[in-house]
Amino acid sequence: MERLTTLYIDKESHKFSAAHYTIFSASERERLHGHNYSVSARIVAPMGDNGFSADYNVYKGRIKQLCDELDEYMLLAGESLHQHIAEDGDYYRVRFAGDDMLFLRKDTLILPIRNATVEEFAHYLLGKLRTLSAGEDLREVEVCVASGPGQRGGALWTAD
Ligand SMILES: Nc1nc2c(c(=O)[nH]1)N=C([C@H](O)[C@H](O)COP(=O)(O)OP(=O)(O)OP(=O)(O)O)CN2
Repeated sequence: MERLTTLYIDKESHKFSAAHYTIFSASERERLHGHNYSVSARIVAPMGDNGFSADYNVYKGRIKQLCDELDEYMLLAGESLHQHIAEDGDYYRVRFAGDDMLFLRKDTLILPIRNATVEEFAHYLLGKLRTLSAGEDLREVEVCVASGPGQRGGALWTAD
């Protein structure tokens, strides 16, 4: 029977600081604020004959790269049903519930997510990590994003 193993990657250095607001409904959102988000991962892979599965250093490097890509940005949910984002010179103009908010484009990332929540960040990062790991024999990958101690959301991929 094939033996599987689980790698847990939970490094203190896997973090990004970002500004966001959560949207609760068409008319309700949080005020703009920031978090020091931390990212962890769980990877299930086949165990090799020599007691080694997948090199966790490889995944550490990828997760760090993904965190660095989000660090010190304003993160906007590009697929929210409740806000409209338009380019306006050096700014993004975001219309939500009758309010217009302007964010410097160079400080802002529009992500393909429906809300700027930990669960959507986790889903986004899981997709990016899977792309970076294409062709590798992994059976399950879970990415968790925490907005602070004791509160996190995860996204899970399982091989068919
Ligand atoms: N399902 C989710 N719910 C909430 C999310 C989320 O990402 N997914 N995010 C938030 C807030 O953005 C964020 O947590 C701020 O909440 P708040 O409790 O006000 O402040 P802290 O994170 O600092 O937590 P403390 O317990 O107050 O330290 C809300 N919901």
